[in-house]
Amino acid sequence: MRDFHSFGIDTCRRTAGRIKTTCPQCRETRRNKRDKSLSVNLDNGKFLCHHCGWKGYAPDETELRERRQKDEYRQRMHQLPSHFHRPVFDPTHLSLSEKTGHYLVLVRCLSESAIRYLQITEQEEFMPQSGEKENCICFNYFENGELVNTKFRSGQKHFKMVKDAELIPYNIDGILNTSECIVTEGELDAASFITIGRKDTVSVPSGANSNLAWLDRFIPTHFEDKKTVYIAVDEDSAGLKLREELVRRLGAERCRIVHFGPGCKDGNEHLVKYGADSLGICLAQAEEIPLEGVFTADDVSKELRALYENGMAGGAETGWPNFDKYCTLELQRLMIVSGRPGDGKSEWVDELVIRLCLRHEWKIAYFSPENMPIIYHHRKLIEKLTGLGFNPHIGMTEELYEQSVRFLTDNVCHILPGDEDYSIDTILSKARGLVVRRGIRILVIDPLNRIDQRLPQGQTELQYLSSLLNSLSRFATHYHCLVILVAHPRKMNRNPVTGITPCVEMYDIFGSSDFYNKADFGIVVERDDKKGMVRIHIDKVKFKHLGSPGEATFVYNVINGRYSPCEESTGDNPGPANTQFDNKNWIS
Ligand SMILES: Nc1ncnc2c1ncn2[C@@H]1O[C@H](COP(=O)(O)OP(=O)(O)OP(=O)(O)O)[C@@H](O)[C@H]1O
Repeated sequence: MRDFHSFGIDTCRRTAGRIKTTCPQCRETRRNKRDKSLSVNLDNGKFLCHHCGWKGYAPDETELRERRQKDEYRQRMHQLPSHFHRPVFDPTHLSLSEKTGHYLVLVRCLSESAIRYLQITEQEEFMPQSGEKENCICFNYFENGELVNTKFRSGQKHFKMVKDAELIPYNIDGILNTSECIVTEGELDAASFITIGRKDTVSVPSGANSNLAWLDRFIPTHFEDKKTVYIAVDEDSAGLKLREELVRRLGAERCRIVHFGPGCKDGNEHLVKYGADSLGICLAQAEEIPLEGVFTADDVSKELRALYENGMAGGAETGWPNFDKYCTLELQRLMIVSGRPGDGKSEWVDELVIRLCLRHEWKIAYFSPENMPIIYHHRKLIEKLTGLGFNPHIGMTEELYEQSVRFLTDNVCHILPGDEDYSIDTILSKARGLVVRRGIRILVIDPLNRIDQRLPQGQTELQYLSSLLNSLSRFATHYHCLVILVAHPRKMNRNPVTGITPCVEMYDIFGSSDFYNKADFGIVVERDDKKGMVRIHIDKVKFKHLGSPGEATFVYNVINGRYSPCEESTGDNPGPANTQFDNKNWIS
């Protein structure tokens, strides 16, 4: 329904088609107050008065909801998060000692104007590494001109930041509304580029750490408008990882890589060795990310050498020893999970992704209409995270509740497209947005049959499923994500003699053998209520460095939804044995 009412337009109780009605703008001034001079298209929302020329557009409910959400989002973005400690800026520390001034200007070759612009200060500060007070250069992190954090750096190269203060990019105000920006790996490198006149430079706050959670808040406000982003981080192995993640988050098509030449690992070293003009040349010669889809061994030479020297590493572990023994996980892969209805596919996938998130900081996006309303799903996830039932009681304190909500806010999002547009294109386009804005690493689609099946003309269902699986694999590869697809099996008939429904196999998945063929990991969840246990069949692990087929058994805890590893005893008492219960709180 479109909101014509807020424009004062009387739609004569019609909801579709075109109508003519009186114009609320000019009606009172007209001699014939009943003249229906306003044409209204109830379908597309447009209206026009043929008398006074008043025209406009009435949005529908979805648009209104989206606008409201966008406004709320913008407002939230403008408010600095309140749960962080905010230090107070003391301008009396701005006058630097002769020694520090000498170090910054003559040793590090920074211009005085850059030092002033960045409001670098100096003070004595207790440094935990030495256990005593040391004289420090203070790199102050401002946002909207307000001090948000400070990095203290002593002469002995001890570092610390303000306790409980927010991590934000250094000099973030410098890139507001600019068309380009430079991203460096340290404050001195940022100051080097500012020295050569590029105030549009930020530094990552925590060195070559590839967890870029601090970036999320700034993507829509400070990075989305950039045409070119120069990645000017260190050229060592940690810097390469950081570079890779920055490129993934900011988009390869607009990133250019700055190289500092032989013998220089970063921007400041280059400035010191070769001077400002030469650093400017490095920027001008920054290379584009190689043409997508065309590779030579030279394009991947560093990765190839690392593989040659170190061999294939296993993938990410889940912390379930009986599962990790067979299967470890990797980004850029597609996992398909099946099992009989109600056997616990969603429950098991939830725990799997929570474990990966806790251990490897892989943030999660769900498309899971079955888990609606979202708060029911949050409840289940909080039970798994805390190991406790979801209601206020002695263990589940208010503080733990708040911590859990914060964890979910930071690490889990749900994709629920407006207008119930559940097509694969829409879901993947939202997921793409979440890779950029929130750095998600896992996309869960649970279950497949809730995706709208839109068969283009002439396409068979088999071809449709094959192309859908291709889209998911492509998404996983391109956006460095683990994609997990939950798919139901065909109808499994009970054995009329034993009354038992047979266990599902990957080839039983409804619709196509491609589910088995195209999966990198094929998992079947089997709930055995008779024995009080759950079997996880690892039916396929495509790459041998990640594992091989096998089976892991678990006991399901109905209170907190956790899966505890166990062995299967087959003697007189068939059922779980040696169960490794774990009801600890995982968040702390
Ligand atoms: N091993 C188990 N023992 C007891 N209850 C379980 C077990 N596994 C799952 N459940 C419960 O069964 C219900 C269904 O679980 P879940 O939604 O994970 O199954 P599913 O296989 O994804 O189902 P569907 O095929 O309908 O999507 C949930 O309420 C869950 O808590």
